[in-house]
Amino acid sequence: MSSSRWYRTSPPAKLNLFLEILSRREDGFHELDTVMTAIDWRDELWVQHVAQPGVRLQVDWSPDRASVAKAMQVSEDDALLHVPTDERNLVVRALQRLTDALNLEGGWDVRLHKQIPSGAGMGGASSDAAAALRLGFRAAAEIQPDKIAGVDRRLLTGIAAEIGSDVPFFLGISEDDSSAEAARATGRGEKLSFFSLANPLHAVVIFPAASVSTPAVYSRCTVPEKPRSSVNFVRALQGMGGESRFNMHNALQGPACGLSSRIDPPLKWLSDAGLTDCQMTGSGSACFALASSSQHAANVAETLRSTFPGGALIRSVVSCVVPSEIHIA
Ligand SMILES: C[C@@](CO)(OP(=O)(O)O)[C@H](O)COP(=O)(O)OP(=O)(O)OC[C@H]1O[C@@H](n2ccc(N)nc2=O)[C@H](O)[C@@H]1O
Ligand SMILES: Nc1ncnc2c1ncn2[C@@H]1O[C@H](COP(=O)(O)OP(=O)(O)O)[C@@H](O)[C@H]1O
Repeated sequence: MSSSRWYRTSPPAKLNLFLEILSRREDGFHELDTVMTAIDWRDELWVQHVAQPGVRLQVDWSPDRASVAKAMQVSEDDALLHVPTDERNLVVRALQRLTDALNLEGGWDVRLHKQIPSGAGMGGASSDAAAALRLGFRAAAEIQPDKIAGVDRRLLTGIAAEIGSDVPFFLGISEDDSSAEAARATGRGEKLSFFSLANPLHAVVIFPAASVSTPAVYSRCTVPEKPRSSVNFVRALQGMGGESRFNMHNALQGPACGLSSRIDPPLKWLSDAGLTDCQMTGSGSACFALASSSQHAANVAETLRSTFPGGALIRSVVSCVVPSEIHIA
């Protein structure tokens, strides 16, 4: 009934290239128009189905907690490095809901190696949750196929949207079509139109060792009288706009900067490094800037790692397809 096989994947982070607030909803959420791309800054997740009910999660930092703490200039027990292992972790929540929805027997042993910082606006927890749903569904199809018969992917998208607004994005289009790197998301983020980028996007990302609360940022935002639309932005990313530069936008940047003084320095340092298209991602605190090539991004990231004042995680990244490959061992 249970399998000793481990299912593994490497959930990617995301960057919000465009984010506009359209309206405030009765349920406390905001209607958005946002454009996200997956990037190759990844966690690593292993899932194994076992006979014992429940979800047991072990979390480590990769390559190790000490080196991540050192880069961020914080102690190893700093809150920035704390990742819950109980139902507050979206991976645990995802596997619990999947088990209930499919009426599966048994439970799950799970290992998570974190690299994506939390409270960064990079969607790490959401991406881990989507990966857990994909791995759990794949394992269930093998060990209890009768429970999967007649169940389609809409079950996963439904669970994903319940767990968090950003989780459906990380499921990607489908297991069969995994070619899209980006999506325009509307509604509270769960209504998705995936598309392929005309060219890979290279960027430098700085996480300034400070987390920002997503609800706190949303509570400070205002709804513009004339919200911007991402339609032309998406066309430009698809290579159909005839524009040579992308007009990036993030309506949450102002409210987040009002909450944390740690967001302005990365923006300034990226811009001083000659990267003109730079902004915060999501509700922050990570900031990024587009570079002209992987070499350009790598060079700027290397320079900033030795010059940026204070602790930070700094990386060069490239856009990647949204659903990460699943490995079985
Ligand atoms: C801001 C964004 C942009 O991609 O990303 P992050 O910065 O979190 O990565 C998302 O909208 C975050 O999505 P996610 O982190 O999944 O948020 P949820 O768990 O669904 O909601 C957390 C809280 O954020 C606020 N919220 C979230 C989404 C939305 N469209 N409107 C909101 O007002 C609500 O206060 C909600 O209670
Ligand atoms: N798998 C997970 N990895 C990291 N943090 C998690 C996870 N599940 C839940 N959390 C909690 O979710 C919160 C936000 O994480 P995350 O989604 O990575 O942030 P954001 O996308 O807003 O930067 C953190 O407070 C963290 O404690």
